Amino acid sequence: MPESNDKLVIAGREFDSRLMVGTGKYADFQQMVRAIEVSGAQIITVAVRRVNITDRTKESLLDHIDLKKYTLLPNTAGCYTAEDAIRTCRLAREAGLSDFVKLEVLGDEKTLYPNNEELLKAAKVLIAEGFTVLPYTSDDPIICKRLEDMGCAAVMPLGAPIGSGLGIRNPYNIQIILETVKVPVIVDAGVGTASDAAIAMELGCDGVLMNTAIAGAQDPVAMALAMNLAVRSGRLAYKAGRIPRKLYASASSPLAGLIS
Ligand SMILES: CC(=O)[C@@H](O)[C@H](O)COP(=O)(O)O
Repeated sequence: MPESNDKLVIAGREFDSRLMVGTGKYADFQQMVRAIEVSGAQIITVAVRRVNITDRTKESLLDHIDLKKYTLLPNTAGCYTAEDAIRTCRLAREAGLSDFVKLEVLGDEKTLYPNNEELLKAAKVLIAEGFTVLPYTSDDPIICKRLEDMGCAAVMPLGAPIGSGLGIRNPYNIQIILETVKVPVIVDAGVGTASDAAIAMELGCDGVLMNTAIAGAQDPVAMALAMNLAVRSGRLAYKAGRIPRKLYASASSPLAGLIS
């Protein structure tokens, strides 16, 4: 099978699935668990702020996640400064969550766009402290290159604003990022439906991270399966190599050998 030898490798760790999923916005934990299972994802991101780190006697999101089966990717959602994001990652590590972190430093509440200046500051400190940093960033090739040069294990440019479902708004930037960096490129945020995920993969992205498109769907479990298939089919199509686009027709049935 063409898929069997096609692993996603991040900082030396191998994954069969190229879909990463979030844990927010579900109706309940049962729905979340089922959707994650059906998505086939192996990497699950959780907002450190949503995990009850201090009082483990109370019910926590983590009680519902099989930590032997999934790789946890704690994220710094809700952090607006480098200082806050660094503190959150340290907390996650001290609580034994992981040192594999999705670094988010947001610019404002309306757009939830990254504050790249603060992101770079935080990434520098966290990498020096031994964290494996996967930064959520804008679809800017220059920033992605800087993040790679400072030692980030992957770059995670947004497809569109978090939760917007607008899809890949600037495929050309994603294409330039893919040509610019060697670390895995994971589209993070903005996916609305399966075709958006397939487009990201067909462009050559190494993976897609999403939450709202699955959790906010009318049937999250069915959408999780659609995303599972879309990421895999987009990847297969990318590897297979699409035909070039042409302005004019070329007959599908060859004309050579026709009886005149
Ligand atoms: C779950 C998570 O980490 C989000 O911050 C992420 O960026 C996903 O965005 P969507 O909800 O748009 O998929």
